[in-house]
Amino acid sequence: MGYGPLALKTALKLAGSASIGGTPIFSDISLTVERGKWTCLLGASGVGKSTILRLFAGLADGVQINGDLQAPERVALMAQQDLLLPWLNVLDNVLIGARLRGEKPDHNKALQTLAKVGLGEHAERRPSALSGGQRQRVALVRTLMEGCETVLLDEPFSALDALTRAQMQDLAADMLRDRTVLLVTHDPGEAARMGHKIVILTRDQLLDIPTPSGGVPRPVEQPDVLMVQSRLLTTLRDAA
Ligand SMILES: Nc1ncnc2c1ncn2[C@@H]1O[C@H](COP(=O)(O)OP(=O)(O)OP(=O)(O)O)[C@@H](O)[C@H]1O
Repeated sequence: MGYGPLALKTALKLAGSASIGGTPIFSDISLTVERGKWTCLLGASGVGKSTILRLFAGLADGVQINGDLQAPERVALMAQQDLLLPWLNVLDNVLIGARLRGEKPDHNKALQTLAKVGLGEHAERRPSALSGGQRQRVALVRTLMEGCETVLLDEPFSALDALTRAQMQDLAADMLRDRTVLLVTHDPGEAARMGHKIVILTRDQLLDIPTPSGGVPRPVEQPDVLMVQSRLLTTLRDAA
């Protein structure tokens, strides 16, 4: 496993196979994530999507890679579990990254961003007093506050209702403009809206799916967004 220098346009690269304790996870894939773009990764449950994010984050203890892995030293990872600290309030959870790095926390930006996700009134609350969708939005704000060039998002909008999900997609696209984002999602509509590049991971290959036209986030009602959404669903079904 190495973190060698990356080509100018490539932010992340994984080529090869992975296994855990001798059990193969995926084999012989080649994934490149372009700098400054959104790449959406879909695939059946258990196929290895979160493992790929953990590998890029340098947090995949116990995963053996046979091949080439390249990632920058510092990335922001929003995991499936929100990992909020129960003894800190919402604001302090959002500012934890800056505090741990010994930087001056940006209270104003944190409060503004919490307000943008509809949690301006909840800054003083403990995570235990929030719903699942509210907790997920706090975790999203914490990730957005990291200011990393490369951001890994593992089903970041999965606990949200459809309207809030679309709003959070818009906010994330705005706040992460020109950054490199690798988004794991089970939602074909989300991938069709958000992906400059869309790939589906199966047991033995990585399928490249042609994307709709235009920049992201795309309008949900755009005809080729709906067509790609439908194609993704069909491909996922056929790969199952
Ligand atoms: N620590 C571990 N020890 C053993 N096996 C593991 C470990 N972590 C993950 N796995 C296995 O690795 C495979 C890939 O898991 P991973 O979480 O990457 O899948 P996923 O595609 O993200 O799934 P989901 O969509 O359900 O989140 C699964 O079969 C899982 O059981």
